[in-house]
Amino acid sequence: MSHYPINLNLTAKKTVVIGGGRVASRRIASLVQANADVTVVSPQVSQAVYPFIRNRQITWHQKVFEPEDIIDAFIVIAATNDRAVNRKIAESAGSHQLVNVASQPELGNFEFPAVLNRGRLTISVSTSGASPILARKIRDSLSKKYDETYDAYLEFLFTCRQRLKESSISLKHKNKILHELLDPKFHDPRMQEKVTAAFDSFINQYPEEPFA
Ligand SMILES: C[C@@]1(CC(=O)O)C2=NC(=C\c3[nH]c(c(CCC(=O)O)c3CC(=O)O)Cc3[nH]c(c(CC(=O)O)c3CCC(=O)O)/C=C3\N/C(=C\2)[C@@H](CCC(=O)O)[C@]3(C)CC(=O)O)/[C@H]1CCC(=O)O
Ligand SMILES: NC(=O)c1ccc[n+]([C@@H]2O[C@H](COP(=O)([O-])OP(=O)(O)OC[C@H]3O[C@@H](n4cnc5c(N)ncnc54)[C@H](O)[C@@H]3O)[C@@H](O)[C@H]2O)c1
Repeated sequence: MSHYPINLNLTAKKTVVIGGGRVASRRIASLVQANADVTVVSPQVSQAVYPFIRNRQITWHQKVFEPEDIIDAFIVIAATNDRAVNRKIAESAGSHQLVNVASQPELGNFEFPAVLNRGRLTISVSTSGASPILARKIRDSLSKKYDETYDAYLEFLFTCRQRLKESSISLKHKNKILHELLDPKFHDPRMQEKVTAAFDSFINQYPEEPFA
């Protein structure tokens, strides 16, 4: 089965994670980072989850799962170690809800990829259940090529593109500059600083071709 990838904006979206173990901790950490409104339903949670509770980044309902727990959830994640409970969670969800089932992915309607975040750059890798370890391996090898310097580089490209969008130059001229910005020399932070400090004169270095 192949999957359809999308990038969700989860800010303030209600997300219910059922279970508080190893898989749930991984989900909670990434959902908090995505600014989701996270509730965990589980009689126990692992050590890795406590800091999120203490810092009031998530809500913990210390109890076993009941169907009412997910009524108003945008995303439901069934991550208990009891396959029957995970099945019941999937069956309790409405067809409009996004549901992930850690133990039996076919009972849900979405799966988690291996993710690399570099600021505004997100690289996600999925093998559609063939080999999660291969997905992780590919992600880790890409992390060397797309290293931490991409955080600032993406921020630079974003700022330039916003400024170009606001400028009054022609679409063709904007596209030309957007392509020029991908020259490897702009990966250098000093070049990024220079361009940002004198953006108008930078644009003027690449005049629109009159007859192109
Ligand atoms: C990529 C990653 C993302 C993440 O989870 O964040 C991820 N699994 C990771 C690791 C991992 N998972 C498992 C092992 C043990 C080795 C092994 O079994 O292979 C390891 C390795 C480890 O833990 O070291 C076991 C496992 N996984 C699934 C099942 C159930 C089944 O297949 O039926 C079982 C058996 C459970 C059991 O035995 O009961 C199912 C899924 N795992 C997925 C994603 C989705 C498919 C993604 C894809 O195919 O590309 C999918 C379908 C559903 C989902 O969860 O959405 C993350 C690595 C990234 C990172 O490290 O950041
Ligand atoms: N998708 C993946 O990447 C992946 C990887 C490894 C394992 N798994 C599968 O995911 C599931 C969870 O694995 P884990 O390692 O996090 O397990 P775990 O044993 O670390 O955690 C299970 C959690 O579920 C909670 N729980 C149990 N019954 C509950 C109930 N009725 N209601 C609410 N919470 C309940 C427990 O309190 C515990 O916090 C397992 O079924 C495992 O097979 C999936």
